[in-house]
Amino acid sequence: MTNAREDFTLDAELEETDDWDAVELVDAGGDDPEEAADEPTVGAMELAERHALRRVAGLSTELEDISEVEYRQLRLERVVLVGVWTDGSVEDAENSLAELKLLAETAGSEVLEAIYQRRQSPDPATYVGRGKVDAIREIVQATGADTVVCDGELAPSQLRNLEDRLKVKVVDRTALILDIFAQHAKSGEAQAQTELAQLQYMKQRLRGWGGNLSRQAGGRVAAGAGIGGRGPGETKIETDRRRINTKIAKLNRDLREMKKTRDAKRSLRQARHIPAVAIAGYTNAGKSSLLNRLTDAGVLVEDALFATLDPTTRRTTTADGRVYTMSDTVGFVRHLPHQLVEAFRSTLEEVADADLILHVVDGSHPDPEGQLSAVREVFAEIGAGDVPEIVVINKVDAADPLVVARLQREEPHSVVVSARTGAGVREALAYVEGELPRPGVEFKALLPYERGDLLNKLHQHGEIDLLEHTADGTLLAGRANEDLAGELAAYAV
Ligand SMILES: Nc1nc2c(ncn2[C@@H]2O[C@H](COP(=O)(O)OP(=O)(O)OP(=O)(O)O)[C@@H](O)[C@H]2O)c(=O)[nH]1
Ligand SMILES: [Mg+2]
Repeated sequence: MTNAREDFTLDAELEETDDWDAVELVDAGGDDPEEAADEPTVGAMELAERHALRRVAGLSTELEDISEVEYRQLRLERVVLVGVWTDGSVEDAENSLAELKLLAETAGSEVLEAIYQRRQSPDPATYVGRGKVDAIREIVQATGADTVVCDGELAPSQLRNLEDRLKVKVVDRTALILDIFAQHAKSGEAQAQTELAQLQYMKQRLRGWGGNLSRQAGGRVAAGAGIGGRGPGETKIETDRRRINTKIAKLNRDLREMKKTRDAKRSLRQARHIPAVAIAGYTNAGKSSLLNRLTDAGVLVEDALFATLDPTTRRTTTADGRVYTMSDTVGFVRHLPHQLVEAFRSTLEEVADADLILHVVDGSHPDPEGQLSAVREVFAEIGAGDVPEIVVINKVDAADPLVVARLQREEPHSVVVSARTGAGVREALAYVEGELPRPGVEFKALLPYERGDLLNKLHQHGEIDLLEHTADGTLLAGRANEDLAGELAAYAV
């Protein structure tokens, strides 16, 4: 495959050449530009209304006080997706764009077209080959798109060059994911974490975006309105950078405070030796559904990417009465923006500190192995690489049995479930209970009947192998953690 022909611009040629591909994406309803240009159908209007609502909900995290910075509130409407495919199979390339489509739709936009180009590597100036930019512009004009979303993290100069030539807003995958997080963040902590990630992203792009500042920010900047305290000779970018740094410092302070609460809860749990199970995995794998199945947690389940940003922890018990906790966590995605991993580090610590990870994977996804390895990359990055892991192959009701069998072969420590139908859930629970850390100290004691409190604790946190009511008290043998074993020592036999 060569990339020699970079100079065509005509649609007709576009059809013929073999290094362009328009991706057939599932759920093509509304993707037809002809149809979209007409009166919107009732369905499309409802969709538009829903999206409008979603965007309003996201306003709270907009960075109003840094209004002059070139942070683009995405407000994506009608988008064209553009990818560069460097290695892997055609399927990989198409899966990647199909995922980008889901991400764009989650952010509230309508995807009109998806195209990718085979190249050795992205063009340093324009991401796609320079000659392809005109072809993209024609597609943009023909479809009436207002935004182009590129499937990668682009350099500021690449974004700027593309915008100059395409005459529409150009954003990258990272900005898209950040925007989804901003829309979904509910708790103060998730909002602060997301905002921090956005600011880090912005900060790296200040220079690049400064170049076409006046065009993008419009009259406001041109008129010199906005920031008051600009010092003599100071450039706007410096002012912006300083404001961003101040804001970042404040967010870091706030987050440290919030982390204290989280740490306090965790150390309480650790002091009591309560085992912790973390449910983690790719976004939309069914983590929240599984937590609900396993513990009746009532956590939000949505067919949307990154529905969960705030981890929920539920206390639950094993069949034999031992207490442990189970937490839902933020979903992962391929190339999860580094800024987000950093910002969500304290949330992700829950995964690293867990005694056991339930790694949920969607068995009905076209590339479950790709998802497993993307998630494991993040595990390694957050220091969770050594935590024991059970792979939960979910959505067996919708998955191809051959794929499920293949996954079971590849992942010996796995269970197959459907969080939707409940199939396999009991077996999964039994597996989890068997893998929970066992209390470390063996004991044998004769507990007087007035120590019902201690017996209660043993039921919750210990393992009882023998329990006999005698004339002198309860004869017990089993395993307990150090603290409990210490309390029992007085009654040892
Ligand atoms: N067919 C099928 N669908 C499922 C199953 N489990 C979950 N789903 C669906 O998958 C979608 C995502 O489920 P969630 O539980 O929200 O997934 P999640 O992993 O928590 O997703 P995020 O929080 O967005 O990362 C929802 O539409 C669920 O109804 C299953 O066993 N079978
Ligand atoms: Mg969830």
